[in-house]
Amino acid sequence: MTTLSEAYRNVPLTDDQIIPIDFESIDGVPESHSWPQFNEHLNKNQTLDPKDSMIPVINLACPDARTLIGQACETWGMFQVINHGVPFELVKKVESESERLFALPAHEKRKVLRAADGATGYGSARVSPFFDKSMWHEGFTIMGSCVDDAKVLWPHEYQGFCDTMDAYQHQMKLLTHNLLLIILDTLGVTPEDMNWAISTDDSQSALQLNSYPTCPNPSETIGLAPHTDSLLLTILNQSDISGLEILVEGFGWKQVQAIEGAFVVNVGDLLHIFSNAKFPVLTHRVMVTHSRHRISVAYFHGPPVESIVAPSSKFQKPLFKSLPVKEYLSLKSKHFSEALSMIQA
Ligand SMILES: C=C1C[C@]23C[C@H]1CC[C@H]2[C@@]12CCC[C@@](C)(C(=O)O1)[C@H]2[C@@H]3C(=O)O
Ligand SMILES: O=C(O)CCC(=O)C(=O)O
Ligand SMILES: [Fe+2]
Repeated sequence: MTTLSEAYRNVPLTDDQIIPIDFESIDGVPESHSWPQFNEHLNKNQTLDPKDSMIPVINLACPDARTLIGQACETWGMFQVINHGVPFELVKKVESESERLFALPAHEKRKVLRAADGATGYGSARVSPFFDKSMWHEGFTIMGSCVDDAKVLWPHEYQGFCDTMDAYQHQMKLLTHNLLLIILDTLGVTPEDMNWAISTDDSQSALQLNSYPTCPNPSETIGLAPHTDSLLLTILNQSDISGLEILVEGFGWKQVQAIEGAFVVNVGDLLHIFSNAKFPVLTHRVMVTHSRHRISVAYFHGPPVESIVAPSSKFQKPLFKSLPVKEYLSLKSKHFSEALSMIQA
């Protein structure tokens, strides 16, 4: 069985695309991290907003949650959930363990650097090669168990980190399944399609810990450059510090308000394809701040990488060609935002 990390093996990166700068050791924003002035800044004029002023915040315990989730997927491709059943203490524990990791000195973190052709470990975001400038960001990617890396970082105190990440991945898997059941049910797909998206044995997932250190001049740089997520569904904990922005057509960049304890859920490329573009896939980015070190935790869920992705058979006129998931991921790692248009039917 091919795993998600093998699917990412085909496009090796160079050191400067993988190794984050040592944020502890610098005073200003170096040339490498100074982005040309963006022409599209955050749109502060909320009244010009063509759509409702906020990404919907949905109470999962409410009877109308199903309808609201269906509407949010069609309108935005994104919503926030509260009352989702994931224990708040676990969420806080994941945040504090992540802080513990990123607080390590740079030379320690580099001991678990992601390999040039690898998917897991410490490093810059995978989107780095597509931009001339570097991001104000460092990440740690986990696929399954993280015990090998954790043992290198903390030979004696790795257990707490691993137990927390394992428990969190388990909770994320349950929540993803619940949400996908609802989302696919609103689409009205076949049981086979359900199985493909939610298959319990060989579905693939990744946990991404993101760190955005405080920045001396935040308007000059960017935390995470504009991108769409590649897999089916992403569940993000952005803690209580805002920074995530979405690109709204005809409006500009719009902040996704941080709500402590809530998760931001968004459609990825594969769900966009499967829904035959009925669900949009949102381009998003992350901005950094002067005063607060921001940590976010994203869980990505995908189908088996050997399986085929295509618009659901319920659509008479498929807008996309069908292809193996791993081929789509490979196209994405080579052509980035062009990948979706390359598979148009
Ligand atoms: C399972 C995944 C999903 C990945 C790649 C791989 C592991 C890490 C994920 C992220 C996390 C950061 C943003 C992103 C865009 C990136 O650069 O790495 C994501 C990417 C994707 O959704 O494409
Ligand atoms: O940090 C955030 O709020 C978003 C992170 C993100 O977009 C990602 O990990 O794909
Ligand atoms: Fe993302």
